[in-house]
Amino acid sequence: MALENGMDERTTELARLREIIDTLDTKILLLLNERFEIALRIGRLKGSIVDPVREDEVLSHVRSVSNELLVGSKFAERMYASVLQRSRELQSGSAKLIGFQGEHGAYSEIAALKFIAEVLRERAVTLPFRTFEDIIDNVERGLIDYGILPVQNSLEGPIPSATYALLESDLYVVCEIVLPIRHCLLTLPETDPRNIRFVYSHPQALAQCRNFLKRLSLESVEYYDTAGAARKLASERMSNAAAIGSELAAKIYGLEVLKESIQDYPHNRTSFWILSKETRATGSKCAVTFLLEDRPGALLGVLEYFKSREVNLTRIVSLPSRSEPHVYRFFVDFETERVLDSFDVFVAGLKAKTMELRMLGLYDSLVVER
Ligand SMILES: C=C(O[C@@H]1C=C(C(=O)O)C=C[C@H]1O)C(=O)O
Repeated sequence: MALENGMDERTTELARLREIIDTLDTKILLLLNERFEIALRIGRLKGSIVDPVREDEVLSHVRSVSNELLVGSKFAERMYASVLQRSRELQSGSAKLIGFQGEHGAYSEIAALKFIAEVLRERAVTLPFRTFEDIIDNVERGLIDYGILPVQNSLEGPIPSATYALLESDLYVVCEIVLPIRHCLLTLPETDPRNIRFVYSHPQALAQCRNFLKRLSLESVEYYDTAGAARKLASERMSNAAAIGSELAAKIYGLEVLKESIQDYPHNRTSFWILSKETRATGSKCAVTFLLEDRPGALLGVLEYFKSREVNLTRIVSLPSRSEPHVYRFFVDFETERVLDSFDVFVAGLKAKTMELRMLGLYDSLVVER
């Protein structure tokens, strides 16, 4: 009997330690992934790819830090020879780089992956950035090829910070991705659902699942990012908590999808814009921004102009101009079908009816169904 108990204990301990190994492997691979992402960005900053002096520095650095560890300097050196080789391989590849805001598994990244698979159709890598401004700055400097920004959510409306960031840049909209946002309840694989008390996520995601959380008496905990919440749950092994995030986040951080599509409104969609330095010559939609004179009927004049040419508006948003008080800037998206043959003439006419008209870009829209 005692022996059997001992065996049980060993088996339990073995399983527990192996789970820790799995978690550590996930972390190691995520860190390696991050290192390769940085290498890709470095690749855009320098002339020739192989830099033997730098490689010696890297090797001597890893040798010195691993001296006293179980890793040992010889092992570290062997391992890093492969890492450096992979790093060079990636840098010499021709993959396009697409910046998104947030951590891996963010909805922006899912939209960017749809753009790659269905529009771009060439090798491309999604790279995480902290802010919209960081993304724009990197596209402007040619250090990445495209950026993706969320512009509008079907439940919450426009996302002004992204719109202003675009306005202050020299970039153009080249594609729109409309993505259904299906929030999932994510947990550690070993979590007993009865023990869940807290749910971590971005305030918007928590708000969009308010009724669901209330029904199950779960306590919301705000976190800066949905994918970040999933990563926190995984790295801190929180067995009394869950996160709200994407299926992709579950896959990346080794979490289980306990329940899919938990948002209170099933038709939750976000539109994202793909930004580039180069404008497109044509597209089924066009985005413009302008100011209007402060007089009665100024907006009506513009709307009548669209109506007279049978041009359908797909979005009209006004936001404070920021440079002057009480001045509003309009952001209008329209279908180009009716005016494509005489597009420049149409825009010139619009320019005459508005102030500071700026073309934000011609683009096609990809509406993702699943
Ligand atoms: C990343 C770089 O490019 C190559 C890869 C290196 C690395 O992965 O550390 C180091 C030197 C270069 O051969 C770099 O120049 O820093």
